[in-house]
Amino acid sequence: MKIIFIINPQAGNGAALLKWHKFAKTIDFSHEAFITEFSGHAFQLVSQLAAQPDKSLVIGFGGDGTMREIAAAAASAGHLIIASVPAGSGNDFARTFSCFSNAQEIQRYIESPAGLATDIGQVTGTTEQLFASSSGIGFDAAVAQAVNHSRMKRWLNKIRLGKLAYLIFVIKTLFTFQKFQLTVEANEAVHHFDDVWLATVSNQPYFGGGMKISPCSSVHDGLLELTVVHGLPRLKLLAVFGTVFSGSHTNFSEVVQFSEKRFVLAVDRPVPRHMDGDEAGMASVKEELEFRASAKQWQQAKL
Ligand SMILES: Nc1ncnc2c1ncn2[C@@H]1O[C@H](COP(=O)(O)OP(=O)(O)OP(=O)(O)O)[C@@H](O)[C@H]1O
Repeated sequence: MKIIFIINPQAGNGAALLKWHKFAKTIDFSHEAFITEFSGHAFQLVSQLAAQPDKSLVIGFGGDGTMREIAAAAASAGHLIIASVPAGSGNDFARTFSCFSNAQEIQRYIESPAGLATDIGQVTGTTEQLFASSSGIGFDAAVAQAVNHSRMKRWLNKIRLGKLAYLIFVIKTLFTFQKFQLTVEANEAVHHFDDVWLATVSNQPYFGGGMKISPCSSVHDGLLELTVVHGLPRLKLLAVFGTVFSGSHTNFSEVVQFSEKRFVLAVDRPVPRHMDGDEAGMASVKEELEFRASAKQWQQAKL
């Protein structure tokens, strides 16, 4: 079995590359390593591996965006087994999917490797995209967009305070975000929501760096869960956020959850979108978004 590392040097606000250099010194088995040069490069590299017949263990060295690219490219490629060494900022992928924390664990795994078929989410609008953990629209995507476009993040990254940028933009966006109207089609019923803060479709429980937004999600049931947060005054949203880390936000009547094979979402104004926490443009009034568990499963390392 080939062992391939794919390292995103930008992950973890740039800390991933340093972590990789230290990690690489501890590896005592034959392997190949690729450092990504641009967004989308990990997807390209794994697509090339998928087209070759060799059985490979592909270990992503990065965060949720890196792992989305790797899992998406490995979907339907049964000869590729995927795992991660968490090196991003939020690392929600590693909270549910297989990950290694040191080279010895990898060494032990490759003595008797096995894969575990795992669901991947699919969202179809004007294009079709796959997500590993979650994808959605609204407040959280607006924060991701604001942070990525700010000069402040680059400046705070330089002094290793990148996470502070998120906190600053959560507070700023709390006062500037325009809530929207949402129509959800699920299991042949149509639901309308006003004053919506966010709608997130989850394949696994975690998003946003450890928030247990969808406590009942499983990556082995062929289902996705939709969480809609609506009708909350601005400051009460902060109170709800405080409970998301434990998963008890679901007790609020303003938090509604569905579990289905398929959802179709429509909005009344352009709303920011995210895919596994990375900004993904805008949901538009003209375009319905269809979410479903893809028929293409991927293999994660069975630990
Ligand atoms: N060389 C590169 N230059 C710029 N961007 C890159 C490069 N390589 C990968 N990327 C992009 O960087 C984005 C962010 O990476 P990733 O999500 O893994 O890290 P993170 O944001 O620190 O972690 P998390 O999502 O867990 O908070 C990914 O979407 C990926 O496409």
